Amino acid sequence: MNGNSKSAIEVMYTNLPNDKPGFSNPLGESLGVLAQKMHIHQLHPNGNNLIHLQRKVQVWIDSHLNMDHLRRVSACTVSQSATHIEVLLYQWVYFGKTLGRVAPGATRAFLVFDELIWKVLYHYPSFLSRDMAAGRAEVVDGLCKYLRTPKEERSDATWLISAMEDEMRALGVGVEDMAIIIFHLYISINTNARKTVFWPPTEKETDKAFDGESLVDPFYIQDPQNCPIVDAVWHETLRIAGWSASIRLITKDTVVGGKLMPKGHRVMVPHRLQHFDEAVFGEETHAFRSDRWLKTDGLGGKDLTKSPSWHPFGAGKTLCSGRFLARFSVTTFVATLLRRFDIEAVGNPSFPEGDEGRPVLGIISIKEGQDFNVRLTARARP
Ligand code: HEM
Repeated sequence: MNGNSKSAIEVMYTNLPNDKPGFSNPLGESLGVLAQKMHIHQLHPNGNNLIHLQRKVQVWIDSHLNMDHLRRVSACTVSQSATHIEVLLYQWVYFGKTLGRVAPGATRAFLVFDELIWKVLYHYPSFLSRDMAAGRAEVVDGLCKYLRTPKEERSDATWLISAMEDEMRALGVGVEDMAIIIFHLYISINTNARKTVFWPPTEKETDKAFDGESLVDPFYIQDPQNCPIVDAVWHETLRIAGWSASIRLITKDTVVGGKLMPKGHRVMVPHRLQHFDEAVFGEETHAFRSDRWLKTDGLGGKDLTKSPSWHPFGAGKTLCSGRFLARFSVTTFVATLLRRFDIEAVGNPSFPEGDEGRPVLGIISIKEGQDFNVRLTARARP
């Protein structure tokens, strides 16, 4: 699945001098190890990089989630009339405008790949995974075109993409290998947040973040004091739809609960199972009940987000560095959508069930064939 050349893997995992130019490297680590720190540098609220990215997300959503734009993007439109539109939505933020220009089919190709990613996890043989491989190849090819475009033409890319590229070029990593490495980063960015965008209306609570149609203060929505229902619905969505797991290498023979876990094997920690523990999360853990997260009327005032059983973004050293951006993007998107449109299901579909049997790397998909169209009608405001 990785697809990188042996030489690229070697160069990515060879320790580098601690005085190398570019991203600081006090411990003299390899670029493969530094990449994790670069993600955190881009995505943690402590620095300035996250806020730049959040602003880009906000501007992207503002300029794309409106009737005029949706009408123009005919490729996403299922049907439209003078008053309504039926659409599919998607976005480019990390790579600036260039990727969409040089590889216009890559978004759809990624969605095909992403729904079939379980074939990778099950090590499906290549003759049974041509559909998945074709989607992957198209995105990697698009990333090659992107990386071959002169850098000055893509100065709107985010810090992380630009810095990773500089570091890899400095080590002599070739374009195809860079594209594959960035593709794996692309999976982390795009697979989960897009599937987290289904949750019930909370429009009243987010009112104060808007001036008319415009979301003027997206950070208002991030604060649970201002928007406790948004906060509760976000957590309940992650609980119900999250299939997070952490994988660890066993470095010495270890006995847990009488079972020997031999050195050299890998162990998977399926956090999802903990999220359905009624002793922690209360009754009916298979039902969507966001009130369990409301500290005032939830489980005896307990803050469930502090529970040791709560790991929607994994844990420890590999804890998801995109968790702040994920919440920001999803809540900004949904709040803007609900502010601007009335949304109606087309026909009388049942609410889709989560496809719990299909392995994913975060948020589960809905069962095949249960997707349905929604009709968006611009809201009339006094
Ligand atoms: C609702 C959305 C998301 C969910 C549920 C999610 C979940 C996860 C999970 C379960 C892991 C593995 C943790 C482990 O191994 O212990 C992970 C890793 C990661 N995620 Fe996310 N993620 C989401 C969104 C994002 C976004 C938007 C980004 C980037 C902008 C991102 C970047 C990453 C990265 C870079 C890693 C690897 C962390 C490391 O090993 O250092 N994620 N994510």
